Amino acid sequence: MDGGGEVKVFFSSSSPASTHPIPYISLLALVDVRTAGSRMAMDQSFTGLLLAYKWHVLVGAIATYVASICIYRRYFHPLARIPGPFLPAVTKLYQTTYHSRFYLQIEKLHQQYGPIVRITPEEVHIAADPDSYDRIYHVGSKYSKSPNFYNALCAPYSSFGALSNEVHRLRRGATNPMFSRQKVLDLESIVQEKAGKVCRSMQMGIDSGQPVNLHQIFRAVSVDVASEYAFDRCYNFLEADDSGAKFCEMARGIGPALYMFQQFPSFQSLALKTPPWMAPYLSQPLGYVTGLQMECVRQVEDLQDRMARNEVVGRQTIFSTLLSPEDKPDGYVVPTPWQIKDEAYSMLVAAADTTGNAMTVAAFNVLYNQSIYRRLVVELEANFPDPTKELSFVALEKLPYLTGVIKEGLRLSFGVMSRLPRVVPSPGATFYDHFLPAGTAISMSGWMMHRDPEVFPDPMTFDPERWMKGPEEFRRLDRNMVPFGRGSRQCVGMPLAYAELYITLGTLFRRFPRGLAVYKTTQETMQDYEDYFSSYHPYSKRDKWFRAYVPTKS
Ligand code: HEM
Repeated sequence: MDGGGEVKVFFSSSSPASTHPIPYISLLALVDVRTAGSRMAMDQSFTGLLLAYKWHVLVGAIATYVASICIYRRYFHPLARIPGPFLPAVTKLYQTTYHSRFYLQIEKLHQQYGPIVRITPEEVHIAADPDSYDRIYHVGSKYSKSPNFYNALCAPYSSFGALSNEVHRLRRGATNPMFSRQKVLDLESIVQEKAGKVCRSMQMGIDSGQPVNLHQIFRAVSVDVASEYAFDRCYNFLEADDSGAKFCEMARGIGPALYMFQQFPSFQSLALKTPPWMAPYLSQPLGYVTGLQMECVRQVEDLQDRMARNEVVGRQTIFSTLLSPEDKPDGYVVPTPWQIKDEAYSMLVAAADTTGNAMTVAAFNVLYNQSIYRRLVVELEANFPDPTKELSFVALEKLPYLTGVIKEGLRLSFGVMSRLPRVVPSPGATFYDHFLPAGTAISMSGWMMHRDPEVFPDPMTFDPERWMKGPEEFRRLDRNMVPFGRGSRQCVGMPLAYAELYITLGTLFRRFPRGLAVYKTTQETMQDYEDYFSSYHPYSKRDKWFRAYVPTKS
């Protein structure tokens, strides 16, 4: 054979392929027989050939390597028999290309392939099914958080970021008492004060004839409540000119990095090595968050000094709780200020978007559908005749229609948009007749649980009355409700979030019982989400985010 540049692939039976087939096959794919007048000549000129055709060699090697990996993952991998298309079985890039809309694609895959689907080479997703949800996410569950997914969220020293259940138990044991229902009731005045401020902002908007950006104000409530409640240092976004928009931009701004970090973890190590002083030069949101983090570290260091000197440190905060070794589970090690900052920030970011979104979705739908508004006000006026008085959380919780409004707000804001991947523990588990070996990532999502049409007919309709058909029906619907997750890793802030939702929405609609309307926002905008773990409305629709106003009568 002479000339032609034909490339042949040789598979050697005496190769070490049995131990590591793929790279070996790739190397053997490099032999160009064009110049091989004889086997001996070929051997002699092999080095020369490598040099002369180094690009062909490289490209050929890479192509063969990639092809071999794809074949392995699709046909020989332990998850090879899980239903799903070719691409997600062979590469995580499939997920990356859908970016913040992957949750929609996962749903389409379920429609096509059934209740269990392979969504990345290492991960399977289960559709809406409360029994499966309980198997994975229960108290004492052995399913741990998936490292590939949660490491990318950059909060390794927080309860949220703890991968192992044992580490999580120690961290959560330390924070739990701060967030108990009793503690929330003791500190209810914090939430009451912020609800009063929301009403003042609404009144100022009405007086000036300007629509009020309730979307932003609800996020400001969440951050102000969480920061004052947990750190005894209110961030005061409700009084800031931008209502804390800069902070929320930061949280949203780092969202896209999530997918990048999941795909390429080494970028993340690089980003995390950025010295704090350099952050503002690299990006404004990064500089902003680093500034707040450094302030948080200083606050903890200061508290640490005062505790060491036995000085009075004010009321209990998340910082004083974590710094004190008393009343902690066995094995608890007091974290450093730098580690505590992770707990503080995961808490603020977890609180802001989730609670803010639930209030936004609830209030938008109340005002968008004026019959819901009227019905809610009838209930509030009957139970709280004096609108100037505070509406207590315990009394508000008993109102069935308001409860329906809040449940629907939580259902259609989805809690966190994202799936919550866990690692299957040893010795593996079977779901829908498919065995998943230990180490497989398995996930489910609120997006699908909350929209299961068999449980919530016409699922995208905001219908508070579906929650008012008796206790049995309420429990049936509630089994599909997972806005706070479930089990040991369930949201620690749930009692606080409920207090915010009841008090803020109850007070707002009691003080403004008539006349408010939605300004410009459409259902389509409200139902369009981007998944950056929490859910965000797309920037492109920013001018239509939820604002409320009082239309003037012409
Ligand atoms: C409507 C409001 C809220 C919703 C829907 C919500 C949702 C969630 C969900 C789904 C998780 C579990 C995440 C996972 O499994 O990876 C979670 C965890 C967490 N949330 Fe919330 N959250 C809300 C409000 C809050 C508030 C107000 C705080 C604190 C002030 C908070 C702090 C946390 C923390 C610290 C975790 C991690 C818990 C752990 O792993 O031990 N959240 N939240």
